[in-house]
Amino acid sequence: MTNVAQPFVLTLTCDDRAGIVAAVTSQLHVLGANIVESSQYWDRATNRFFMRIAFNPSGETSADLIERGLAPVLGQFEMQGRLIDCRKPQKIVIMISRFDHAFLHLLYQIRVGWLDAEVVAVISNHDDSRETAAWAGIPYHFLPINRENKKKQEDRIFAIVQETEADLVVLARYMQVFSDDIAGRLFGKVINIHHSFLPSFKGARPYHQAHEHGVKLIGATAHYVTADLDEGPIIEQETERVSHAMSVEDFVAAGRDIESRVLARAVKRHLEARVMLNGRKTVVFA
Ligand SMILES: Nc1nc2c(c(=O)[nH]1)N[C@@H](CN(C=O)c1ccc(C(=O)N[C@@H](CCC(=O)O)C(=O)O)cc1)CN2
Repeated sequence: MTNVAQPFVLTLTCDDRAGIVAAVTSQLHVLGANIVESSQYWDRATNRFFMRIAFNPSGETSADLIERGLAPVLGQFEMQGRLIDCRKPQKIVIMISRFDHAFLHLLYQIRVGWLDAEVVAVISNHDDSRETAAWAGIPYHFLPINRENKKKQEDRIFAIVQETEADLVVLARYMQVFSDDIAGRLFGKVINIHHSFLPSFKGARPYHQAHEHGVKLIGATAHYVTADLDEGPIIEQETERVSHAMSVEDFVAAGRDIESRVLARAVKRHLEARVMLNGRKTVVFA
């Protein structure tokens, strides 16, 4: 299924000044583009300007022609720009450990057409989901990790991402910490679902941590992966009320649905180029 609603998306960021929107939209008009959605945000604290424009090209205008036509405007405002051709599904690699609820939810959302993506590989440090991947017709890479082989296995992960030309890596409850090296090499291309309402309860066993603290809300957070565990720029979050009468197992059960929804929304927004990095934060044009 292709995303015909918004064939091309242009994202821009630069220091704010007058005339940016006029210059960009005028040049797109000159290039024959018909704008279907436009969002912008000025971060007062940093004076950074962010813009997302979705448009239909005229006739057989190529991405190269658009990029060449926009280059003078991007140079004039010293913009960092990115042009995404959304006419074909983007490729994702999904990484999992034992819990597969978020993984299965992604497959379902792709099957029903809500998520416009192609899963080009599943990578896991456990063999539990091999049959699920085979049923879905997706190549499965079983890469168990330990202290001794971590570098070799992470090089294999990186190679799979490169060989499949994946646009995004999704950690769907993948429970191994990425080394600083691969986290840096893939920065901005890896989304993780953490099973807590960050910044509370980073690290392992967040539901146990939350239960120990007697919280009245649990949650899930989708964020970009960085070297600092569960500290990456937040993309999407959701919470749900819990009570004193609930066990940790009740927290885990309630959390499964939240984690699945939050991760799927974050992946969708990333693939539609609605998420822009803003320092340690993000701008999300919902
Ligand atoms: N460099 C990063 N790597 C990973 C991140 C991240 O933000 N930065 N997110 C995690 C996912 N995660 C929580 O969401 C998480 C995964 C693993 C652990 C952890 O302590 N793992 C232990 C081993 C656990 C096991 O194998 O049973 C460990 O690796 O020592 C905490 C949080 C994914 N990676």
